[in-house]
Amino acid sequence: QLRQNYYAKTCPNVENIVRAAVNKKFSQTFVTVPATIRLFFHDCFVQGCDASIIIASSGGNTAEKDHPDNLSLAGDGFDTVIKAKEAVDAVPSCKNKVSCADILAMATRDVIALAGGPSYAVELGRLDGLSSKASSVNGKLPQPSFNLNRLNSLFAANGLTQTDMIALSAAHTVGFSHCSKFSKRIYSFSKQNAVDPTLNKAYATQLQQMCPRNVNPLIAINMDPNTPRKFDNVYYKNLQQGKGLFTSDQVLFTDPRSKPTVNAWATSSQAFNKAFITAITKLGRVGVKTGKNGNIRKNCAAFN
Ligand code: HEM
Ligand SMILES: [Ca+2]
Ligand SMILES: [Ca+2]
Repeated sequence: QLRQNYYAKTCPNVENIVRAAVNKKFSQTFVTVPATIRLFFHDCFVQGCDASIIIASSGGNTAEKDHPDNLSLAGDGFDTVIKAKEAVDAVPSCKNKVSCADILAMATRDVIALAGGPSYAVELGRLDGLSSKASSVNGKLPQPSFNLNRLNSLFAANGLTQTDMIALSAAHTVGFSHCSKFSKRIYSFSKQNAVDPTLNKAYATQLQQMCPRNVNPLIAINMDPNTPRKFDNVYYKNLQQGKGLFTSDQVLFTDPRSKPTVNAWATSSQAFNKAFITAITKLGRVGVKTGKNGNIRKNCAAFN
């Protein structure tokens, strides 16, 4: 039921308004790019793309954003949506007409383009969800230790294929990770191997230098060691060289079921871009709320 130009009658300029707000945020910090993309993913995988992730905890309710799996979401993603919402609501005819969920979908599209990724038409018409509970996050998000079967089954539960999953994983072509998310791979992988043998040797040494044992837990490193600020298919070239940061990244190359796709997209950014647009469009359709199941929030961080 989503469609392009959903706001043609109510707020015809909405995409330009959001883009201007996102551009402004981007000029202040690049972090808006990875932070917004990841926010969209974590929103859609828990209760659908309904901005449930943006709700702040209050009173008796511990919201999704305070679940351990969401604590590393960067504040600049939330701020991007809140700033864009303010810009939309500053136009009298648009006030309280555009959902936070749709603003997040538009902002995600815009930051990807700003970082050099593919441009695409964004589908709109999502309502904002009416519930956000930390407990509902349990088991809904992938862990960096996941193998291909676990990745596939979690994505399949959201209507996404293995191909979609491989395409969406390329979001790790921008942004940061804290050392704790992969320290097992560089220090205590298994009885036989302290270092994960699927890791490129030189890259493993670099990671050990950037993430010494007992490193400050606030330290975060680039997930793409080559083009951390470009949304590109270098992600797949890195996997071919053993430079996938998480097990869940590297497994896409080591598992023979996904390797051919990695190789195809490492050689063709055109083929990757096409698959990515398909996949992120499908991601944007997950669990969309309509009718009585949602509303348009006045404040993205609180229920009306
Ligand atoms: C396939 C399974 C996935 C796993 C296991 C996974 C896991 C992670 C982890 C552990 C981090 C580092 C968080 C931190 O330490 O701060 C991260 C970062 C990130 N993830 Fe994923 N992720 C997956 C898929 C995705 C998808 C599908 C997207 C979006 C389409 C995405 C977008 C991002 C982005 C942009 C960052 C960087 C965030 C930042 O710099 O603030 N990830 N992911
Ligand atoms: Ca959600
Ligand atoms: Ca990159």
